[in-house]
Amino acid sequence: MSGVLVWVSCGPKENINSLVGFAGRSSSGERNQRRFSGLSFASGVSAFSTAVAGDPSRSSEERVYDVVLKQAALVKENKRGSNIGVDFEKEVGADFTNGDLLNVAYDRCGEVCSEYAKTFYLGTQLMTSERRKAIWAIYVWCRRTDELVDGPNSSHITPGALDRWEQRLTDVFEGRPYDMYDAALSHTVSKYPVDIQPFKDMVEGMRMDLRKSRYENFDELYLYCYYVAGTVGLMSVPVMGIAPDSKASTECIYNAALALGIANQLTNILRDVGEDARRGRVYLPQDELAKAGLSDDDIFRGKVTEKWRKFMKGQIKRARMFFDEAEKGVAELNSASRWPVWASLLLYRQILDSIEANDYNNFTKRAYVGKAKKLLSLPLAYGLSFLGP
Ligand SMILES: CC(C)=CCC/C(C)=C/CC/C(C)=C/CC/C(C)=C/[C@@H]1[C@@H](COP(=O)(O)OP(=O)(O)O)[C@]1(C)CC/C=C(\C)CC/C=C(\C)CCC=C(C)C
Ligand SMILES: [Mn+2]
Repeated sequence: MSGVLVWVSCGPKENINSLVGFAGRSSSGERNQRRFSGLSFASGVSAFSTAVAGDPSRSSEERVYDVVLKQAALVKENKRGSNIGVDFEKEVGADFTNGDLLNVAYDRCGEVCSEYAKTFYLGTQLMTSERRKAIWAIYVWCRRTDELVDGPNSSHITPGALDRWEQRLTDVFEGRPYDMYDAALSHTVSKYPVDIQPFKDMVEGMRMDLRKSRYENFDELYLYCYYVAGTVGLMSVPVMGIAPDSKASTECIYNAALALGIANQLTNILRDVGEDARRGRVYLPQDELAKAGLSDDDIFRGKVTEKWRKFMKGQIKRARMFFDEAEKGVAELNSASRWPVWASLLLYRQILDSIEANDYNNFTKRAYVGKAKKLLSLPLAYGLSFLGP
C-alpha cells in the first residue's frame, strides 16, 4: 500500500487493524416488493468522470478517505453548516419559488419516505421540520437512484440511462429541477452545504452494479459499499448538522457517517446472499471465499456447512467493526438528528444477530428484526440520543 493513511476516529485513539484489511490485507496504519416507480428520464448525455477515480495503486480506503476529507473541509469552510450553494429563489424556475408548491414537493417526498422506510420516517419526526424535509428529499433521490438498478425496470437500464440520470442531477444542483421530487432536492442543496460528489458517486455505484457481479477482494467490495451506501452518510451529515458543543473534528464525524453506510451495506449483502445468488450475483469477496475453501458453487448450492458458518462469522465480525466505528460519531451530531441515526444503526445491526439466530442460513431464510425488537429499539435509540459530545 502506498503512503500511510491516518484515519481520524471520533473515539479514544486505539490501534485496531484496518477495518478493511482485517481478513488478511495489511493494516492501513493507526486509526483514530414495494417499488417506487416515480422515475422519468431526461434527455441529454454528457461526459462523466468517476468521482473516486485516480491512482489505482492506492487502496479504495485511501481513495474514499480523500472524499471524506474533501466533504469535511467543505462543511468546515461553511462553519459546520449554514447556507452555501445556489440561491434557490434566483436560480429555480418560477413555479417552484412558490412556497406552497415547494411544500407540496417536500410533502410528496415525505409520503415516499413513509411508504418505503416507515421506521426511518418515524425517526425523522424528531428532527426540526427544515432538516426533516431535507433528509426526505435526499432519501427520495437515493431511493429513485437505487430503483434504477434494483426496480422493476432495471433490465432496461443502460449506462446511457445512468448518464442521463447524472446529467439530471447536475441540473438539480444548478437549480434546474425536472419534477417535484427534484425541486425539493434543488431547494435542499441550495440551503445546506451538500456537495454533488457523493451523489455522483452513488450513480457510479449503480454503474458498477450494471457491469460487475463479482468482487475479487474486500478492497473492491469496500469501494462498491462506499458508492452505494457510504455516500448516504456523507450526503446526510451536512443536513443533520453537528452538535454546537462538539469538540470532535469534522473529519471524524464524516468518517463515522461513512462507516455507518458501509456497515449497513455489508449487512445488506450478508442478509441477501441467497437472493443475490438467485440473480447470479455474489458480492462476497472471492479471495476470502477461496481462503475459506468455498466457491460460488457452494453459494449456489446453498448448504450451511461448518466452513460456511466459520466464513460468515468473520464477515459478521467485520460488519460489526464498522458499526462500532459509526457509533463513535453519533453523539457528535445535532441532538435532534441523533434519534433516527441511532434507530437505523440499532435496527440494521440486529440483522446480523438474526443471521446468527438463523444458524447462518442466509440462503433460504431472510434475516429480519421482529416487531417486538423493533419497538424496543426505538425507545433505546431515544435514550441514546441524549448522549451528547
Ligand atoms: C437519518 C438517516 C438514517 C439518514 C439517511 C437517510 C437516507 C438519505 C437514506 C437513503 C437510503 C437509500 C435509499 C439508499 C440507496 C442505496 C441503498 C438502498 C442502500 C441501502 C440501504 C438500506 O436500504 P434497504 O434495506 O431498503 O435496501 P434494499 O434496497 O431493499 O436492499 C443501505 C444499506 C444504505 C443506507 C445507508 C445509510 C442509511 C447511511 C446512514 C448514515 C448516516 C445517516 C450518517 C450518520 C452519521 C453518523 C455520524 C454516524
Ligand atoms: Mn436496493
